[in-house]
Amino acid sequence: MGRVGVLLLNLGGPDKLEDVRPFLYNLFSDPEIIRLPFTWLQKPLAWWISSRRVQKSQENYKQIGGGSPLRRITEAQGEALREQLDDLGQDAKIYVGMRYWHPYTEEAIAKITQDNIDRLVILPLYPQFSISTSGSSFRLLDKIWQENPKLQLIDYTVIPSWYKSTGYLQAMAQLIDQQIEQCPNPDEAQIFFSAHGVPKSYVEEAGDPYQQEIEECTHLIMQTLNRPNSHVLAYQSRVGPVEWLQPYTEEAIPELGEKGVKDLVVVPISFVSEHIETLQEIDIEYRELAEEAGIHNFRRVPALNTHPVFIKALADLVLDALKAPSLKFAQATQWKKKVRIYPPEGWEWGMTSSAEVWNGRIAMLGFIALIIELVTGHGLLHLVGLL
Ligand SMILES: C=CC1=C(C)c2cc3[nH]c(cc4nc(cc5[nH]c(cc1n2)c(C)c5CCC(=O)O)C(CCC(=O)O)=C4C)c(C)c3C=C
Ligand SMILES: [Fe+2]
Ligand SMILES: [Fe+2]
Repeated sequence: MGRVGVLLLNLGGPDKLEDVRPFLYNLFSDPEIIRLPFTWLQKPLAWWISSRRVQKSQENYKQIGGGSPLRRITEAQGEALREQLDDLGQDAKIYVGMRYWHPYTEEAIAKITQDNIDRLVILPLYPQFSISTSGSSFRLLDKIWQENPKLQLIDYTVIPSWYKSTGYLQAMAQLIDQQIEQCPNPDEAQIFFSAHGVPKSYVEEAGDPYQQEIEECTHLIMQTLNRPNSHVLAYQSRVGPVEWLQPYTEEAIPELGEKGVKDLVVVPISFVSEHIETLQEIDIEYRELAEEAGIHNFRRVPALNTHPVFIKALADLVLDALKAPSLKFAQATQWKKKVRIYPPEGWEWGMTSSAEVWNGRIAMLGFIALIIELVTGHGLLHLVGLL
């Protein structure tokens, strides 16, 4: 089989407070995070939004010790996976490639070429697929591959999403069960799945399968858990003015309080490591909201991190991928999307959906330009000149 490598993909997070602004700039420079009609607008807008957001974001990172734990946890997951594969008789080198912070995807690829890897399994640490997460990393990798003939010699395969993995479902069920058992009346505890949100247009216009995969995932976890508790699903961490997937977590929690719920078990569902949105948003902000609404027993299910059942599940995914026919980047993304091409490629005249999308974008652009001018005292063109 030759030398085997596993590339773990993740989002990345600022290691310290000074990193927050450039991290946010990288994030908002990604066209899979903010979709714009004109590519030239991407970087000035990323600069503007990251400058506006940096203070609030830094305040949040201060509350969790001044930086994201994501690098440390992802590296620990990588080491645990290497040991597990070794126990199962598979020698493999593990690489971590983050999308918006160190170690960047490009750094991981440089190591992979140095190590002369022959077979590579690309495993995103997101159980469900979204255009904004795994999709964005696949698109970047596709570009890196096309630019480097040496990479084209590597026999690689992609795992687009894996929320159906039995070991993953079992590990989630175990962690949820432990929290439920600590409630005064375990069967009365309300289970609350909180997924990271995405703009509604991702699902409805761009064909992102994310919402459907999240919903299916919660059903599978409930089946595996096999308890009578009732459960709800809501979406957290909305950013910006557009509509995101609903219901919003910050609205759903007080509603449950009004209905008399006293014991709430919150399950973060879209991410397998502790990060700012579990440690700050859920543990601090949402806990406060719950208490104000009379929910005094607020429990948060810990992230999987290096849970042994979860690490075994990752190892099984890798072994299965090595046996199966390989899946390429373009196949992985096309196959996932519900076929619609976005942005609409050709211009169609008349009151078509394409025209509506473009009219909306042009109106948004005018609006953004106006705001930029009001806030900075300079026009957009001046801002472009700044970069
Ligand atoms: C599956 C998980 C995630 C999805 C889907 C996702 C989409 C998404 N995110 C933003 C904007 C921000 N995300 C930020 C941090 C962040 N996002 C995820 C995961 C998903 N994002 C994680 C794990 C993290 C935290 C990393 C860490 O440091 O621990 C941030 C920065 C933090 C902040 O300022 O609040 C922003 C901004 C958008 C716009 C989006 C979909 C389009
Ligand atoms: Fe995010
Ligand atoms: Fe957030």
